[in-house]
This record gives sequence, C-alpha cells and structure tokens, in this order.
Amino acid sequence: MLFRHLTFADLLPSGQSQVHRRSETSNSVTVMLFLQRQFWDPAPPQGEHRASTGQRRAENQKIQSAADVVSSSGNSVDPAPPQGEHRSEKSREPEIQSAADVVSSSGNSADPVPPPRPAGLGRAAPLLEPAPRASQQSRVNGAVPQRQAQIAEDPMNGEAEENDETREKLQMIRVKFLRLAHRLGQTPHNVVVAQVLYRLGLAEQLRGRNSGRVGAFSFDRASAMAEQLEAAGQEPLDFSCTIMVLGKTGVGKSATINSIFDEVKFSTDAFQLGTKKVQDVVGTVQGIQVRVIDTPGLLPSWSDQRQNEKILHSVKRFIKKTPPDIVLYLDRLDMQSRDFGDMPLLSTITEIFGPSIWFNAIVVLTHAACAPPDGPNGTASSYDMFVTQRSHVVQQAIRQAAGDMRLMNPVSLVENHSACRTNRAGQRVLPNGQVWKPHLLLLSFASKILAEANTLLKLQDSPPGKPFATRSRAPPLPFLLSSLLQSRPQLKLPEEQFGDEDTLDDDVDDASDSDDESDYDELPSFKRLTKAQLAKLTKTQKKAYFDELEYREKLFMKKQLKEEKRRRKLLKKMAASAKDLPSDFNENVEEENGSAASVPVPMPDLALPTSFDSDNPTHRYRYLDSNQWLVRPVLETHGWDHDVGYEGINVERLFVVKDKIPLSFSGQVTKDKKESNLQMELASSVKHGEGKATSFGFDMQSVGKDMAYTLRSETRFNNFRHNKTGAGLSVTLLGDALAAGVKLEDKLIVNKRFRLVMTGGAMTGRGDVAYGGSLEATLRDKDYPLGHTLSTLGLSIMDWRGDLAIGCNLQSQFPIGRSTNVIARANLNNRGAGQVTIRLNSSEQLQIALIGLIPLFRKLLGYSQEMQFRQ
Ligand SMILES: Nc1nc2c(ncn2[C@@H]2O[C@H](COP(=O)(O)OP(=O)(O)OP(=O)(O)O)[C@@H](O)[C@H]2O)c(=O)[nH]1
Repeated sequence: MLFRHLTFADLLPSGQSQVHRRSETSNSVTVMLFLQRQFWDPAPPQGEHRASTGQRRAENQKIQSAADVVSSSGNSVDPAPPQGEHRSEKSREPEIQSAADVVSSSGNSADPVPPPRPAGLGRAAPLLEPAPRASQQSRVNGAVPQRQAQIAEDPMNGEAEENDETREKLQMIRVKFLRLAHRLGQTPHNVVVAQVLYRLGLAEQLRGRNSGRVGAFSFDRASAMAEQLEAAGQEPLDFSCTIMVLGKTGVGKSATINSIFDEVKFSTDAFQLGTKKVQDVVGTVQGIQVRVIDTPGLLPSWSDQRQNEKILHSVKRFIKKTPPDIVLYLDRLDMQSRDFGDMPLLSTITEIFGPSIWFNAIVVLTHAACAPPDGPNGTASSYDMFVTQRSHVVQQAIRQAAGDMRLMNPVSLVENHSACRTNRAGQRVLPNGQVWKPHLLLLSFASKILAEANTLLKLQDSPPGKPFATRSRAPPLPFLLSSLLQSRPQLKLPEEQFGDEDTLDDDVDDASDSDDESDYDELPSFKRLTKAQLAKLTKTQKKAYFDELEYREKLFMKKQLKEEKRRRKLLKKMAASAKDLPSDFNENVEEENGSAASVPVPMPDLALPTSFDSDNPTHRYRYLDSNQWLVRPVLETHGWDHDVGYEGINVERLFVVKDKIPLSFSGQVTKDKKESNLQMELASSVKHGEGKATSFGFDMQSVGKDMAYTLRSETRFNNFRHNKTGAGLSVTLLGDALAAGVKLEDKLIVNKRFRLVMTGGAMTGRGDVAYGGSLEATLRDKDYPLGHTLSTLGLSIMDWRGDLAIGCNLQSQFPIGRSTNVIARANLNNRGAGQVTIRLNSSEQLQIALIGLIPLFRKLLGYSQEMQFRQ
C-alpha cells in the first residue's frame, strides 16, 4: 500500500506527496514568485505532464484549446477565444472565418450590438496591419512594378508560380470586397470591412509561411485598384450572393426582402400566413446581383413541428441545386419571447439541415425602431441594452439548438416600417443612428467573400454545392503527439514496485552503499533530546544536534532501503528457482510472497496544519484506505486564492491477473463551476524475456465537448546495460476523427545520478502529420532517493503544418539549509513567450511570508497616488 501511494504520489500535490520526516515541521510557508510574460508551452517535456493533477488538467485544457483551434479550421464556428494565450494559439491556424466571426468580434461603438466576444480581433484600425512581418513585406512589395521585379528575381519553380497565382487571386478577392464595400458606402475603416481584410491578410501570411514564403499583404494596392475600378464604372463586378431567409411566421421575412430591393417583390400580410411556398427573387442592389429565397413562416410550438418539417423539407429540396451563401434567421426585436420558447422550431431546423446551417447564419431582428420596454423600476432601459439582451436570448437558443456553445452568430437589426426615420439619402436609420441595410448586406457579402478565399487557399474541404456540408474537425495532432511522447513508467506487480526501474544493476548500488550501511551499525548510541532539553541548548549546540540527527536519519533510512532491496532480490531468486523445487515448498514461498504483499502498511498521513482554520481543507477531506480501492480528492494546485482547492475525485486500483499480469485502473472526475472533466485509464504490462516488456493502455478523457479514446502500446527492452530503448504506437478517436502515431524512445542511464531521455515521433490524422521530439536530462541528488535535489532540462520541438514550435524547460529543486526548499522553473519558447517561477518553501523563516505584502503595498500605493492625482 505504501508503494502504491508512492507510485501514484504524482496525483497528490507536491507538498503532500512526500513523506514528511521532520515531525517538528509545524509551521510552513510557501512563497512563489511568478513572473510571466505569456504562457504557451507548445509541448512540455516529458514528465511534466504527469507531475500533478493540476498539470494534467492544464494539459487537458491545452488539448481542448488545440481542439478549438483545429475545430475552427474550415469551420466558421469560433471558440470565442480569450485574450492572450488563446489568440496566440489561434493565430497559428491560417483560417478565414465567416461573417459570423467577423462581426461578432467587431467592436464598433456605432453598432448597436456590442462586441459579443471579448477578445476576437479587437478594434478595427490596427487590424489593417496584420503582423509586423506582413506589413513590412507589404511596404516592400506594395507597388506593382516592384513586386513584378521581385518575382522576376525569384527562382521560378512550380510552387513559387502557384503561390504567386494564388496571391494574385486573393488580391482580386480583396479588391472585389473593397468594391462591394464602396458600393454600399462603407470605407475600409468600417469594422466589418477591416475584419475581413485582416483575416484575408492573416490567412495569406500564414499560408505564405507554410510554403516557405511570406505572403504580401497589399492593402494599399487593393484599395487603390478598387477605387480606380469603381471610379471608371466600366469593369463589371464579378459577384453575386444568394441569401435565404428563415423564421417564424409574421416576423417580417417578406417585408425585409422588399426592403432590401426597395420595391415590393413579395406581398406581406399582417393577419395571416403570407408566404405559402418557397420562392426566390433575383435583383440588383447598388449594382450587385442578389438572389433572395423567401420561405414560408414557421411555427414555434411543439405541436407545430410536423408542419415545420414539411416546410423545411420543401426548402431543402428547393436549395439543393443552388444553395444559399448565407442564411438570415429572422425574429422580432420587440417580441419578448421566453427563454428557449423557440427551441422546438430551432431544433427542427437543425434536424433537417444539420447544425452547420447555423455556422453561416446571421440573426436579424426586425421591428428595430421599437422603443425599449420599461426597466424593472419603471425607468426606460437603454436601447443598446435592450438589443443586447434580445440578441443574447436568440444567440443562446441557437447555440443550444446547434449543440455548440462556442457559436456566436452576428446580429443585424432591420426596420421595415414605411414610417421609419430616413437620412437625406433616403436610407432607413435606426434609433441608434445605424443605417441598417448596407450593414446587413455587407455582413452577407463578407461571408461569401471569406468562403471564396477559403476555397482558394484550400482551407476548407467541404464539397462544392453541398448545402451546409458538415465540416469535419481535424484532430489536435500536436497535443496528441505530445501525450504519446510522454515517457510512461512501466506497470509492475505489487511486489516489483519497489525501487526505480531505471537504476543500474543492483550490484552497482550494493557496492556504493555498503560503506554507509556498516557506518550506521558502528555509530555510537544516541539519545533524542526532549523539547525542554533542546530549549536549553545554545545555537551552535542546537545546530550540531540537528546535523547529527539528520545524518543518523539518513543512514538509517539507507540501511532500511538496502534491507528491503535485498529481501526482494532474495524472493525473486527463490521464485526463479522454485520451479525446480517440490510443490509444497512452492506453496510456502507463495504464501510468504502473498503475505508480504498484503501486510497492511499504513499510508503516510498528510502533514496537517496546526490550526483548524476552516479555510484549510485538509481537515475536511481525507482519503479512503479501507480496501484495495484508493479514493482521493483531487487538489487544484494552481490556485492562489484561499478557497477550497478540491475539485474532483480520483479512484485507483491495481489488479493482478493470473498472479502474473498487473492491470491498473484509474479514473478521475473533476468539476468546477464551468466545466467537468473525466479521465479513465486502464493499463497493463506483459514481460516477455529478460529486460523486455510490452505495455498496453486504453484511456478515455473529455476533450472539450468530445471524448477522446486512446489505445496505446509500447515495447521496451534493455539493449545495453546503460541503455533502454522503446517503441510505441497509439490510436486516438476524437469525435469522428481518427489519429495514429508512432514514437521511439531511448533512455541513457549514464550513472546513478544522471540520465538522458530522447523521444521522437509522428502523429497523423485526416491526411495531416505532426512531427515532434523531446530531450530530457535529469540530474538527481547524490543521496537519491533520500535527498530531494533534482534538476531537469527539457527541450521539445514540434513541427505541424510548417509551423515549428520549440520549447525549453528548466527546473531545479534544492534545499537551502535544513528547513528551506527552493523550486525554480523557467520555460521559454521560440515565440518569445516564457515563464519564470521561483517557489520558496520554508518551515522556519515565517518572515518570508511578508513578501506577500509587496503586491498589497503596491496596490495601496497606487490608490494613494490616484487619490492625490484626483485632488
Ligand atoms: N413595424 C414593423 N412592421 C413590420 C416589420 N417587418 C414586417 N412588418 C409587418 O409585419 C407583418 C408581417 O410581415 P411579413 O413580411 O408578411 O412577415 P413574414 O415573416 O414574411 O410572414 P410569413 O410570410 O407568414 O412567414 C406585415 O404587416 C409587415 O408590414 C418591421 O420591421 N417593423
């Protein structure tokens, strides 16, 4: 049991995983200095991942974010990335998204709909410069002649030509979009325009890097060209857009179509079903060809869904040949629909067309000139607030129906009433000053433009002509690979678990340790002092006493370790020779073996704090050790707050099949306010020959919304005394994507203290491949396993889609004096992001805790300065 505990100690927080020898350790203080620029560890080196539950969780989160990044490839659903970390991940993916994203990330103050996503792409203006590299390039290549000259200098190979052709086509798409915006009276500074241009530039840049060349983002050139063409007015605009309207009956679908064309194309009716069948109309708006498909009105209640199904099937048939570029889902702004009151209707739409219908949909709220209702205390609520609330209800319902909580459909407002306020040009203006029609059309066109660019850059593999094709997600290969590359300890039988699998032959250890052992037996007798006696000692005497105590403790533990090792060796030898002995002797040995394994060794207790402070959860959560199942709470170590850090439960058990094969089961469920995670692992290992073993494992864990199921196998053999080699395979099913990988691992055990592990591998899925490798050097304490000094250097490298991520990780743990431990960690990656952490843990120097006051003082100082400034 003791060994089980130590083996799986990594699931406990570091402070608890060690057996606390120093019982006088009563007050302890941990100080962490945490310097961080930006944390993004592409592929943490081996051993890192399993260091603690928190890190496991972090890994899971990383996988999740990778899944998000990847899921958005060729998929217009954006996982609503938070600022910073996620953005940096996201920018790795050369993806262009639909208008849905473009708008949801816009932060236009004139827009009644506030930016629904916090990070997105932020403000408009700076986005016109997508990235330093690209903008520099654009200056160099800005003018056409210069660019041509550069092309002429380039070695003309096929790839370069293809790149130039693609770049030129992308440039024409950019020009086309600027012309559309121009016709709708929008400048490049309009948020939607800026976002589309930004995404085009970003995709081109990343695409260029992929093929070894940085793409040129020629915004100035495109803008000049668009202006020129529009001014001349002769060059026809090669663009048309098909828009389909869907929504409940009477919300204003036909009226909106009439407003778009500024003429009555369809009749509207205030009192009965207006549109009886699906029909389309083609017309031009500002010289742009627009086709709109009007659909019969849908009904909201459950009992009407049969009727809705019939209607939607007829719509599906209608759009089979010429699918729409964008869907407008209409609802009324002034209708206070109850939360999810429209769920039946939205679910039916999802059922018939698939969830992807929502990936290219804009929420349109009609009757937008209505006055906001009174607030709870009788005061009128603000228009913007009202719009936000209504938008949120519809967006949330769509999210629910689509089963994708990351979905963020843009919202556009419409007012069809003839009495609507107009500007001098006769365009309808909303109460917030927005001219709605160009806004709605621009959003719709942006989606089509981005789809065109996606097809050009082959970022999307949906078959052409298939309406709302379900776009499959690519598996997060780098993260699956980094999980495969982790070095996993081989599973052992309970009686074999003692000791480190990577130590050199026991004979070597024996030789080095023999002196110490004899030393302990030869030591003169020693009497421990009582507390009262200790108090009488002088400082130097105290030091000498503790030094002696420590020395003796060390020697004693060494001796114990040695004895245990020897006993195990003997048992092993006996078991080996037992085959030749009579059967009753065999039974005796087995009995002895069995009893040795089942001797109840009490689990080391957690070091309890002295106070019964209710904030310290150690007093409230203990773990069960009543039977073979090990049940423990999971502590979230990555928290600074004084809150309950326990967020889950961990269950483990080791089975022995046919007395020979170890089989371990471990499961963990963690749940916090927002998300829950499930991990389950089944592992086994079979020995076949001297120094050869094959491990098998199956694990499942939640990755975002999906479950990942992984089957893995690994074979290891000792080819030389100092060298162990292993090869592994893994297959992961994540959602509907399958990924398979291989790895090779070589472990060089230079001596008792120093070892080197090198791993390399590749992971493939959906025609994509990620390559990775890592190197980890470990230097242990000269008194290992008694001493805890440990230094590791890890290097990891990952190549995926031409994007190279290199990470370096350094960690050192060493004691200062008898009561203080320092753990220093630093990591850095080739994107310049890194983190430095210094953790100081002391059981005596309580005054170190005063360091924690520094941020407090800084804050207070900041306040006082602010106050002075105001006065
Ligand atoms: N005040 C106001 N009235 C509107 C607006 N949009 C539509 N209406 C009125 O609402 C009524 C229904 O409009 P329709 O366009 O027929 O609605 P629909 O969604 O096409 O209805 P079905 O064809 O039955 O599905 C008409 O009387 C319109 O004039 C709007 O934005 N503001």
